[in-house]
Amino acid sequence: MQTPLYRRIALKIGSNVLTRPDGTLDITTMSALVDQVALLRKAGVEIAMISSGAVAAGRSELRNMHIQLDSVSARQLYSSVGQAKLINRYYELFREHGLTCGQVLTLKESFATRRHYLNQKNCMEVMLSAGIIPVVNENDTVSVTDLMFTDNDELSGLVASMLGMQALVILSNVDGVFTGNPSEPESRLIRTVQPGADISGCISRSRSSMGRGGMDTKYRTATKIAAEGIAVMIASGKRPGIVTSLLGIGPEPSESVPHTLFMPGNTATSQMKKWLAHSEDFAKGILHVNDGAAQAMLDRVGTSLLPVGVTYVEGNFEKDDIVQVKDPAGTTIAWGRAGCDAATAREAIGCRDRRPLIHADYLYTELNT
Ligand SMILES: Nc1ncnc2c1ncn2[C@@H]1O[C@H](COP(=O)(O)OP(=O)(O)O)[C@@H](O)[C@H]1O
Ligand SMILES: N[C@@H](CCC(=O)OP(=O)(O)O)C(=O)O
Repeated sequence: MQTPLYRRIALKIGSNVLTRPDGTLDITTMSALVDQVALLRKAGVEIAMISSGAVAAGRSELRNMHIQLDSVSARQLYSSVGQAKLINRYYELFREHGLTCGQVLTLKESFATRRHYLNQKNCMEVMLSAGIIPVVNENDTVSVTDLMFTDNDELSGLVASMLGMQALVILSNVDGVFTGNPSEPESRLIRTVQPGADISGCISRSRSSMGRGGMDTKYRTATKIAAEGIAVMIASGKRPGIVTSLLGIGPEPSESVPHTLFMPGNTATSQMKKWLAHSEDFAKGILHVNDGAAQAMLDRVGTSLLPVGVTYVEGNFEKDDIVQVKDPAGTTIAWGRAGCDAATAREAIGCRDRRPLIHADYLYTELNT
């Protein structure tokens, strides 16, 4: 057997991959993907799956039920039924290969504090080391506030980063990122994206009938995760043998299957910085800084934010909460874990010889990517 290109991967499967045009669950594709995951497992690859499809599966299951629901209630109802259907099917399909999968339903809040984050990481690490395949999804039944994941592309990036994966494979209904809307004949597939390259101009707001975030969230996730040193591939989940081929043990050589590869940057990011990289949304306060402090943080990795450079403290945060750092123009230039609570920070504004408000080890800026 060939040697897989990666030993530890996250695999995200979009709703469109798992549904047929009429909205019903595409068991043939599901089964083909499980077959490939089983082959990879047998080749020694550790895999965590992030699978969408609960809402779509529930909607088709309940299509004959005629009750009026608002969009939030409908999502809750459909996902409650659809997730059960989805995980049952995965369970049975993996069983045919002598493999076991387990369900992990999560919320964005479960990534908010370091304690919750480590708790979740531990859960999935335990599953992986026991040979169980985690099948992760957002807990759509209760995730209804503005603290929802943008979509499962964002969640897949968090999982890949949290588990220190070597690669993240995002399966959609398109072959990757195109130079324009893929339905336009002149659009071409972009094969490779170098670290730091900006191809955002290629991405339109269009998305498929079942998808939530479109290519935009895949692109944002891919660039951020690749910058952390993880290879990201976007490809079509409907192509036979796609996952095994991408990993170098399939019917086609990896480089000849259509996909977009986001080359990994070679930054060695610490586990703490990986968590911080994805925690901006959880900020409980803002530290406004002067030009000198802003410049120092943007010029050099390893700079702590000292009270002397802070001009104003917003919010009511506790020690260890996430806080944003804004320059005099109001632009967020960094964020990190506060070294003290808001009252202590206010009292220290402008002072010299005081402890950092954010220590360098807990401060995240673009320089870390
Ligand atoms: N430049 C682009 N390249 C590829 N797809 C694009 C591009 N711009 C927009 N898209 C849209 O993104 C869709 C895929 O995202 P999405 O609908 O969220 O699917 P999924 O369910 O797989 O997450 C494609 O079907 C396509 O309509
Ligand atoms: N948690 C939702 C998935 C929402 C979502 O992100 O969908 P997609 O854009 O198809 O990956 C579900 O299982 O239906």
